[in-house]
Amino acid sequence: MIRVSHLNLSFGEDEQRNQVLYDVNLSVREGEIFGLVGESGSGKTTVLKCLAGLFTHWDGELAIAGRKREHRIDRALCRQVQMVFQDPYGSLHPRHTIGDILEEPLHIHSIGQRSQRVIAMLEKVGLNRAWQTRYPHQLSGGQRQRVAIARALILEPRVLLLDEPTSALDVSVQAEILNLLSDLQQQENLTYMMVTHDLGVVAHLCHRVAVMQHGKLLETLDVETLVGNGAQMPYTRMLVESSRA
Ligand SMILES: Nc1ncnc2c1ncn2[C@@H]1O[C@H](COP(=O)(O)OP(=O)(O)OP(=O)(O)O)[C@@H](O)[C@H]1O
Repeated sequence: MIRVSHLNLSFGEDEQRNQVLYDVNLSVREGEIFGLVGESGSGKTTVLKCLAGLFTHWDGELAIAGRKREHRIDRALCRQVQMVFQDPYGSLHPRHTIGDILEEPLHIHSIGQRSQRVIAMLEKVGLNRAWQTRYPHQLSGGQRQRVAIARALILEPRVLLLDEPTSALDVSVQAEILNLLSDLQQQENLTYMMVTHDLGVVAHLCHRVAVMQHGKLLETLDVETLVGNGAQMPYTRMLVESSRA
């Protein structure tokens, strides 16, 4: 469903040039939940942003649902792949109602029956039609993240790119959002690629995980192998040990 081949990316030019991805290769099957872990700055979010079309100056090959991603905005591909960000406060427009926020992608893609679709989507994420008239600041962090997930799903994508979707939330709310993501994935047979720092989240939700360090992908392994101390790379074993400390 997702194929990343020989992905390289740099920022800046000449002496300012900073290469942040080095020949990243991975593939994610349809219906799989795939985690990306590794230290801060290792390039995890950058991989998601390349797939989401938020960075377009990469080299290599990216394909989603058998379709190559080009170096430009591709509206049809936007419908297939959507991103959910870490901070639901920052990602929702503060002066738009929840109803407007959810209708906007439908407008942009000229999709009809907007009101019914918005209500159905609110219900799918555990809210209801009454939330349409509220503003983001009137919602809790968990409710805002439910709206962000609803906005990502309203175009009925097949792939969700999740960038630390629970790390800005209270611990008690994190499990609710993880359970919601898990239920939605199963109901819709979605494919997820999820960046996280939290190996507990990986163990709870992911099927496979890739470990990144300094812009390189060190290894890809099943979650059972990861939690069962079966990692090949010392860095991965160190990550697992430090998460248990
Ligand atoms: N727009 C940008 N311009 C310049 N450098 C950037 C930009 N975005 C990311 N970088 C750099 O790319 C590198 C990788 O960043 P990235 O956000 O992908 O890391 P990460 O592994 O997701 O880290 P974290 O876990 O802290 O979110 C970092 O060195 C960062 O400074």
